[in-house]
Amino acid sequence: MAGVGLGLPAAPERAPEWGHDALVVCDNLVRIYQSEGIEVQALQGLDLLVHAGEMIALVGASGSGKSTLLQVLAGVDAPTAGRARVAGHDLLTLTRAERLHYRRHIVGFVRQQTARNLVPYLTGREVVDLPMSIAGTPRGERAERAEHLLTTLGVAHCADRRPDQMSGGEQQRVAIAVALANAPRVLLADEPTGELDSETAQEVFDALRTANRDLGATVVVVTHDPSVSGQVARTVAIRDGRTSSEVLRADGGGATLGPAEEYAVMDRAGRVQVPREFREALELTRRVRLALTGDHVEIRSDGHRDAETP
Ligand SMILES: Nc1ncnc2c1ncn2[C@@H]1O[C@H](COP(=O)(O)OP(=O)(O)OP(=O)(O)O)[C@@H](O)[C@H]1O
Repeated sequence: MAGVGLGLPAAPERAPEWGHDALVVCDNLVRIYQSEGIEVQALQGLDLLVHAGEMIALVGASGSGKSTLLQVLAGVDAPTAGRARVAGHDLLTLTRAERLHYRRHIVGFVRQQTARNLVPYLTGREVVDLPMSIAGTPRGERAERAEHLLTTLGVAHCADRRPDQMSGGEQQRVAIAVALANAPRVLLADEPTGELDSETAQEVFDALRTANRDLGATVVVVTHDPSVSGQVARTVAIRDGRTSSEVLRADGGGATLGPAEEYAVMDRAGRVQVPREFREALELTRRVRLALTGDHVEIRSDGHRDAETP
């Protein structure tokens, strides 16, 4: 406004930053591991946006980079390059103290190994109390929240049991309560149903959904289990350290989801991976013709021009 009064030209409007309205932003994220002189590119320029309130599944072949991504988002592992921001926290520039705060308050984490999520000698109530106690939450508030979480996640009966007195599914639901103790914005779960039979896996998945719908956490769950990825509105596939495709299902409310529609992911430079079966069916190789036709883009074979050119 002052500029107008002084007769100065208005500053040009800047386009909002990519992902400015997302809770989780991964932009061209790279993580390179060096082991014994060999470089492994676990993440190779991964783009991903997750909005507040979403619950998404991450799927992909073994070694595609899913766990690496989750470790980065958990603030456990630092990316090599790119941008990673969660709830306004830039994960590349966190100081030690900020990282501690981030891991305590902004994200919660549930691992596959049920036993590793809990403490063998603590009861359900005590283990949910622990992160709140470390964070300095007053005793009365802690007791109330632990009770609320255990009840909402269907494991109130585990309040006085130690892990060896709980089933695998109960251990995982208590672990979800622990991860949510300090009311994080994001709940990350790495194969949380990997060690469980299908009925128990469903109970754990339902607890994750409760965390998302009733307890306000945005949920990112890595899974190999098609019955889990089939129950979320958005499944993101990772291939070779990048997001490659997404399956979206319209959320019909309640437990019902609409039919799945698969989408290819276009990166910020406009690159799209054409599935191998499409490439092979039309012999799409090095060069293709692109045409903008009304509301879609056509990709055609180059017609083997290389072979014809003298
Ligand atoms: N600490 C590490 N040091 C060296 N290489 C690593 C390290 N962690 C992961 N990698 C490598 O990075 C790549 C991605 O691994 P990551 O564990 O993220 O894959 P993933 O998709 O989670 O696989 P899985 O489904 O088997 O758990 C793999 O090639 C893996 O060997």
